[in-house]
Amino acid sequence: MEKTLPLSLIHVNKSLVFANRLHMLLHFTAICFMVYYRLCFFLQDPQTRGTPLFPWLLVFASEIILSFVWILGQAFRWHPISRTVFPERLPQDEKLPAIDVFICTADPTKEPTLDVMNTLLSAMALDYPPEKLHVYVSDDGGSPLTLNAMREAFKFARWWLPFCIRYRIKCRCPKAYFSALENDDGDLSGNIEFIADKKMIKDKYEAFKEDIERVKKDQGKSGDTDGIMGQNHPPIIEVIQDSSSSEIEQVTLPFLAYVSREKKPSRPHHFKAGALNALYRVSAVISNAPYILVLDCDMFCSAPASARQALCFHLDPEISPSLAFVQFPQKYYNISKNDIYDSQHRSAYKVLWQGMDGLRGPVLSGTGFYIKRESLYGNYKIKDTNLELQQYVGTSNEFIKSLKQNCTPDSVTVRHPLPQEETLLLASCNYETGTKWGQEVGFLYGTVCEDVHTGFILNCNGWNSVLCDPPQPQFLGNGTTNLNDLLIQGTRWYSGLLDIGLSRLCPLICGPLRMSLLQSLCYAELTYFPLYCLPLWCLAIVPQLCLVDGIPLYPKVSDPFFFIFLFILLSAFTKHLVEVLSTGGTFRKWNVEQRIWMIRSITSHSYGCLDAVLKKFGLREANFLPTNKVEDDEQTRLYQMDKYDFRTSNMFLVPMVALLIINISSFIGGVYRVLSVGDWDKMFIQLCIPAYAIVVNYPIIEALVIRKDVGRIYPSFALVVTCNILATAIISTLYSQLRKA
Ligand SMILES: O=c1ccn([C@@H]2O[C@H](COP(=O)(O)OP(=O)(O)O[C@H]3O[C@H](CO)[C@@H](O)[C@H](O)[C@H]3O)[C@@H](O)[C@H]2O)c(=O)[nH]1
Ligand SMILES: [Mn+2]
Repeated sequence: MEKTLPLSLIHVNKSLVFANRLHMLLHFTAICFMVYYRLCFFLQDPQTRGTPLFPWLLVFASEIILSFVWILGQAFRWHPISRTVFPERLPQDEKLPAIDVFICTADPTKEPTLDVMNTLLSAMALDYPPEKLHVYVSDDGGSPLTLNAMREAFKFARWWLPFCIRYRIKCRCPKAYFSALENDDGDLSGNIEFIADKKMIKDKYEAFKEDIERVKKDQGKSGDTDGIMGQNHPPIIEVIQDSSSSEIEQVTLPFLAYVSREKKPSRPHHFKAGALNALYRVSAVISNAPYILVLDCDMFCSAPASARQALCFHLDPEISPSLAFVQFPQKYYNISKNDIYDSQHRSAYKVLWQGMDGLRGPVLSGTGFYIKRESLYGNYKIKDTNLELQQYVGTSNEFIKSLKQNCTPDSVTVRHPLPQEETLLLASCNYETGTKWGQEVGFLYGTVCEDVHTGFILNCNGWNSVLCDPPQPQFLGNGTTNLNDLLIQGTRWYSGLLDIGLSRLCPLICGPLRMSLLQSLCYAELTYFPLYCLPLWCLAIVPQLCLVDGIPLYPKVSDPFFFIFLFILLSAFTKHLVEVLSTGGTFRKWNVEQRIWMIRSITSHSYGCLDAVLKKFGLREANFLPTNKVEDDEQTRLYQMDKYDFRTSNMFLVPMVALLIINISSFIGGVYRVLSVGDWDKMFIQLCIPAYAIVVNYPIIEALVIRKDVGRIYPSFALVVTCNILATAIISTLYSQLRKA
């Protein structure tokens, strides 16, 4: 048989792999020496060793946790790869499979309807045969606003899609295309016909925008509140059609449906995973496409090529049989040069996912992925009788039929007429009762990080994934640009991640048995890294208090072991710096990442861990507060000037400020003591720790005492009092303890 050209290629950067492994070896050796040094302490005579046991134990435990997370993280660096795809080698359009697109939205007040519609329009305009594209929007808010906007968007699509196709527009999200930033019409800019068309389409877009605004205002007046609607409404499913289009050329548009699953306050709805599962069932009896693209409403298709790029893996006979999904990295359109909140998650999308791709594939990242429908069926195949199947996936016979349907490229068309009753049943909140939905079938429940959890279990069940990161970003999202959103989102994530880490199927136990050891270490790192908060709290307090009291916790400068500690520190910093620089960052970005890591650990990680533990003991319920996506001019201005916006609750501010107070005061006290006693060589490392914390977190000090703009930290009475209470409480409880032998 003639060998066809491959659809994709893998590249291994051999020098990177070598450098990573060499670094691992050196750093690990140094860690072993450090542990040896710490252990030797216990063999010394308690009378002569000069340092009490308790602080030594605390610092040692912190170092053990840091080293543990470091070891887990090395799995990502073991075998990173990158890939190239060749979509031009795909079969002809007639032979391509159908694709369903799922878009989730939950709350029209936090997720502007116009932005959701832009996501929708960009997905409808994907470079793919329109009759094979089916777009479904899940509206957890059950808002008439969204439904109405979709009808308008469908009308606008009649103009927008032909325009994109005729002029081969690259950016098919109207908002981005018409924004002042995006202006690469290329050689079309001299084409008179194009200019006239563009103007006409722009007017239509403006009219569409105004329409949405008008309906929103009208609804505001009539007093409809989405908050109440959002939690209590019957299922609503509507196929969007437009019959009033005699005036323009007939174009085939992708199928578009609005789905709002039933919600009752008394029934758990499982947040986004629940919404996706409802869409998954409803679409199964309508179009049942073998591949599904999932998009959050804050992420649009910035280029139309992703579908074909993803199929380069899904249609590759060698990769496809075990391939569950193709993940595109999350990238953002609104990131400033220095990315002061690290909203782009550089490390995850530029280092870690590449590393997992070289093992068994990246983790599912919630949005921007093409998943194979079959991979979410669980193991329905071993259910023999219809009754068993009904207990597994629910009572809908139409749905069960869809499981068994053989999806050939030409068998996939939209069902006419629509099985209305069946779809309403599938979107009702009782449908899942007594079935395996969320446990074995569909997107998994039990954590608000449904993406990581589902991806992990898919991997456990033998499925692989692939990272597709073409030079031109295919999806662009709206990154968080203020501290409050960042920390709230972070708290949700870390709580959800630790949920997985603490669950029965935890990566360290379940992983190695069912996937490769390295891959499970990666998952373990992701789910346990909220634990960073423990060593960070400890190292932000204990060495500092000991410094003031003259208790040495680290080897003195003349001790050979001093160089071990120095080496570990420098090696960790350098590795991080090299990774930042080699993935397009700057020295400042490195500094930002260090700072955000500290801020997050002290706040989000800590609250996340607390939340996860409370949930474990049944003292708290899971909650998914969608991130705010409404743009605020003042806040955007601060962000673009690289100024932190500290307008967040005291819950987050107090730990940051209190720890900083402890660090500054003990640094001053420490310097004073060292100058008067003259034992600086014993205390050198302990002087460096608070100094480093202060330098890295200088923006917090600046916001407290220098800045006068809205984003500064207002030293309100409540803040000052709570910070001081916390700092005093920490110092007074620990201070006496630390001196005990
Ligand atoms: O009850 C809910 C809550 C959320 N969503 C949707 O879920 C998506 C993600 O929510 P968002 O507020 O944007 O959260 P992020 O923290 O930005 O999302 C990240 O983290 C989530 C897990 O916590 C993943 O699901 C996302 O894909 C990932 O981008 C949005 O489209 C929401 O409309 C629902 O449909 N129903
Ligand atoms: Mn989001």
